[in-house]
Amino acid sequence: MTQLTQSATWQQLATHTTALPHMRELFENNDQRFNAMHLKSCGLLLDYSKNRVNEETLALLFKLANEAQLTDKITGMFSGDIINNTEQRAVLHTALRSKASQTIKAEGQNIVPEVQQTLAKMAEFVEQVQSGQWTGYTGKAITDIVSIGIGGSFLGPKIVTQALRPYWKDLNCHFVANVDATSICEKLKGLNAETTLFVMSSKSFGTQETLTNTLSAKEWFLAQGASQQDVAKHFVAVTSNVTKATEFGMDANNIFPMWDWVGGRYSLWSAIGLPIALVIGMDNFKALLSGAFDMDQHFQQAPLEQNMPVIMGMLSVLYSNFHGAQSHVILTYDHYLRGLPAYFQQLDMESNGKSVTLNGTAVDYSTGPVIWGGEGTNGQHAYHQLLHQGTALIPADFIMPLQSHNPLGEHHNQLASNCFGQTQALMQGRTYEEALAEMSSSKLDDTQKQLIAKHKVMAGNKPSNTLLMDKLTPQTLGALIALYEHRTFVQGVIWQINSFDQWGVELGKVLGNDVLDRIGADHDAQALDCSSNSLINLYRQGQI
Ligand SMILES: O=P(O)(O)OC[C@H]1O[C@H](O)[C@H](O)[C@@H](O)[C@@H]1O
Repeated sequence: MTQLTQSATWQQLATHTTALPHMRELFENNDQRFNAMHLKSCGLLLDYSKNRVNEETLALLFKLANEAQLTDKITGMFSGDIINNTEQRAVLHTALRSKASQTIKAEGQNIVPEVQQTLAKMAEFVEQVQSGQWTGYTGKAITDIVSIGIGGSFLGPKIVTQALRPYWKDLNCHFVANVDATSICEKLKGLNAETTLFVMSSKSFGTQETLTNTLSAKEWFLAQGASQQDVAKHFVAVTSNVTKATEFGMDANNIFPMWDWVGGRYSLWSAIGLPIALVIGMDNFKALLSGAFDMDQHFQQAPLEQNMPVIMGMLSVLYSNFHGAQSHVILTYDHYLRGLPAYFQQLDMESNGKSVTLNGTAVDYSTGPVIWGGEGTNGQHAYHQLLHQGTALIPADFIMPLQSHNPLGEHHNQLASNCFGQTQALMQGRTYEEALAEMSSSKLDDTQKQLIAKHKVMAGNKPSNTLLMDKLTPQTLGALIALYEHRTFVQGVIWQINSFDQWGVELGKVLGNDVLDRIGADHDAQALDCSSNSLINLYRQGQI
């Protein structure tokens, strides 16, 4: 056993959680439960009262957090300690939303000035493109942005841009990530090369998908009648590898920097967010940063007991390690936020999908659960069935703005009532007696009623958090995303893992390149396992 699972607090939690009454009872016995178990900060309200906790559970969870020296770990991250120990890197995405007056050091250097310079460079560029001053090779203003990147250099900008649709100015934005040619071919259909600007985002400038898509975009661009000299007007890059970007044909002035101390999945706040800024404007982009900054302050300053990311992180630990939960669902009751579950999936699963602790010891407890989800109310007509009556325990986060950007008739009232109704149903469930009583006026005979009642029973006691905001704005979205970033960090601290490397992803890339060589070789594959050899050779034949 590891020290963690041997600890008295861990053992106490294991015993305590089995003895807790049903949530229905917890609510019946305490009409102040909501008051005691909600908090407001940074424009967000978290109601965590519908969780399998009482005061003692929470006290034990905070004790566990203290024993993990969470407060010191938070300070360490914000101060630039080398907490990504396998890559020997600081983790300073929080510096990207810091104030100009702050001093934050990575490897002894204050990095705030370069962050501010990059923001200024982005502001200038955004202004030029949005105003029409930046023109394409035939002198026309830009109308469409095509962002090319993958992973962290794709999903954040895409989801944020999608979420902030009401704040779009005059430019259209498209995203290409997959190396499947269908993605780029479909995107380029209907675009005009004279008015299209490609933003190539790759921290390394070495990711296969992004390089291939950018080369195809360049070929398409040249095939439309443009020349090599025109490339600089239509292709800009965000990268930490300036040499490779200039070799590609980009003007050094149009390369926006990235740094080693920003992890891909935490990078939307950097120049990787350029497509966001181009679409919503720099003021709105800065409001996004400001919302995240507020959450950073809250995370650093609020006591653990009133700290939103800490509470959410510790609740996730509770379900993963003491209730056997293998997954966690994110349910956004807002169409603009429909992409958020995928973004939080990348954030959390690439961060906490780990099996050894920082010092290499195998863990003997669950780490990152599977994160998934979708938008409400759609899911209610599909997978919510399993949430309510399946055998797996799946804690849920419901996220909803109180005011809609599209107030129309009864729509928002209905949306809200569904959201709240679901959390209620998950919590209270339905007993056999209640199910039977509901059928009192039915014409069915007693045997049939009893059978159906058994099928209608819902155990309830299913945990959920509800996160509300007044309205979805750049500011509240920034706070919301930073909340989940820090929640991920909190879990990683308890589990003593490195949430900031991704060696599993790296191996896939290496093997992918090896297979590519074998596909292009002048002989059939023989050296691999028989399944891989056969698949490669079938592909070489082009038919099954
Ligand atoms: O920005 P790039 O260097 O092109 O990397 C793109 C992505 O590559 C990998 O898949 C990493 O696991 C991601 O974290 C990263 O965001």
